[in-house]
Amino acid sequence: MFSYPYGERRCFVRSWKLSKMAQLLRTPLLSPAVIRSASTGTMEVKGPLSFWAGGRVNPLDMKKAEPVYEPATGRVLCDMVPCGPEEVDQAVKSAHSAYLKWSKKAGMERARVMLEAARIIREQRDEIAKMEVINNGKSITEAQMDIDIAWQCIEYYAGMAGTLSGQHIQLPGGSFAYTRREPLGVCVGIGAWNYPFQIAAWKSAPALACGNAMVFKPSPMTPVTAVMLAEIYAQAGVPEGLFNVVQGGAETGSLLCHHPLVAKVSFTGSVPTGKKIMEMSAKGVKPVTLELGGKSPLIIFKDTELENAVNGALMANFLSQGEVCCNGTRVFVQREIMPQFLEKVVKRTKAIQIGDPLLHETRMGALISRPHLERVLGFINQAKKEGARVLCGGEPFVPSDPKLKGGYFMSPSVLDNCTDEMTCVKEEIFGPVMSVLSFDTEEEVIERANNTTFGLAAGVFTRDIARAHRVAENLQAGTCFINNYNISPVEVPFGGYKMSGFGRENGQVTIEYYSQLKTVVVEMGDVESLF
Ligand SMILES: NC(=O)C1=CN([C@@H]2O[C@H](COP(=O)(O)OP(=O)(O)OC[C@H]3O[C@@H](n4cnc5c(N)ncnc54)[C@H](O)[C@@H]3O)[C@@H](O)[C@H]2O)C=CC1
Repeated sequence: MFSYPYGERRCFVRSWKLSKMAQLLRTPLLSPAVIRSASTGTMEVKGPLSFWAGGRVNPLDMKKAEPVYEPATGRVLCDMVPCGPEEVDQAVKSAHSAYLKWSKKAGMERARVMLEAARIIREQRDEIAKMEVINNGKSITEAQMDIDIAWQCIEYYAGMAGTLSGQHIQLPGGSFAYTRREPLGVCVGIGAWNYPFQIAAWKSAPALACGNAMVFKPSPMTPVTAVMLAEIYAQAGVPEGLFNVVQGGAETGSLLCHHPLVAKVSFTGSVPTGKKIMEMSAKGVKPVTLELGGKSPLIIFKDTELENAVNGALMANFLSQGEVCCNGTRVFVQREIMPQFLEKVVKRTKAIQIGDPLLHETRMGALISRPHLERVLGFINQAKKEGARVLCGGEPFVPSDPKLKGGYFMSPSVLDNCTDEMTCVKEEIFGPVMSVLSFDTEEEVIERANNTTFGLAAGVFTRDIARAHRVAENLQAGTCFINNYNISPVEVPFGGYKMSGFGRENGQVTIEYYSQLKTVVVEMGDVESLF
């Protein structure tokens, strides 16, 4: 019997108007030509930003629309319309029906589709990066790196999809057992605003490789690029509904966590929200992955190659305007080299070019929002009150280009004279603020470095190989960098200790967080009964 694929059959029964509309919602949100011709301050994004059942969808209540700003200019970029209970239910159900098809495919079949998605991202890398810049404010050079890491992640897990396998266990009398690595079902991804596209890729790639479907909710401040990823997965040939995007804030996120068809929640964001996600998921006994905040230490010993340590400290503090969870914002410098270190690091920090994030020479763009900028500047004021010395930056920055006057820029700052008790040393600032502290001995610095509730990352610079590994062993952090900082290849697991969360993203181990093990026990003889 001949049957039409589901999508086509639906079009047959629709009126012309509806099918025309469906076609419209299946055309990309933004054409590459439109993106290529855009510059800072000119882009307007119109049309639905949510996506399920294979197309873009407008939520029911358009009156709830919230403005989304372009950080570099402060102008409105688009409207974000939050999804309510009905839309969340539709998105989850569409994910569930796609999961039933996708999970039955062989790993190699899934791999082929994922490789195609990775290829399309690679091809459209510059356009996606440009949209990321316009929505997030980071520099184009960094955004391009983010998109490269996103397609690499999908490529990496595509490679793993065909390798997923179980174990065979021999039992007495010819009986045996085997294990099957099976998907969980519908996984939810909830993202922060600092790496919008990359977070969506880091969560969806291992989920899809294992045979799951995903409903992803980006931050309401950066709603634009996740839907581009949804369009790319659709173009690559995933079943309709396999990767969906629902827009919204806390309310929408909470609806997702509580939905009975959701099997797992993977969250990137702040510690207070992470606790709520865990509480909500606990009610349905759903496993969670939590990628939360940090206040990571970077330890620089006096025997270090100073130029590398300075480069490491800059990379540890100023990527993405300092809005990076694993940043090494407590920079411990051994007392003997403090003057040389400060001189070099301040000189380099003052030279960072701030401005239009779409220009290739720009090294620092705009912070995510006006309230966040004010919060970061508030930390600097508080630091001054508590006795820290501002060696450079820490001021609002107004670029000379008139179109950037309303942007959320600030000059990157180095704080000296810091002590462990200061607010700037204890709390996550999530802005371009480096706090420098001096230390004398290895034992002392390890104790001080670990004296925090966070444990996301840590770094050590030294030429002494034994010391480097000893310090790494004793630091309480999910990732320890030796003689570098903030490099995150997709082959390497990433995640936190202590209140920085649990579970891992990237690397082989993440397969375990998106799958479950079934044991099948096979009797080859007669059943012996005790009764
Ligand atoms: N460890 C990591 O990988 C990263 C951690 N972060 C952390 O995220 C924070 C900044 O990001 P924000 O977006 O401001 O964090 P946030 O915790 O306010 O929000 C993160 C996401 O959770 C959603 N959300 C908020 N309340 C919710 C609720 N009650 N139920 C369900 N979802 C909810 C938001 O809409 C957003 O999508 C920083 O403090 C940083 O520490 C950010 C990036 C990476």
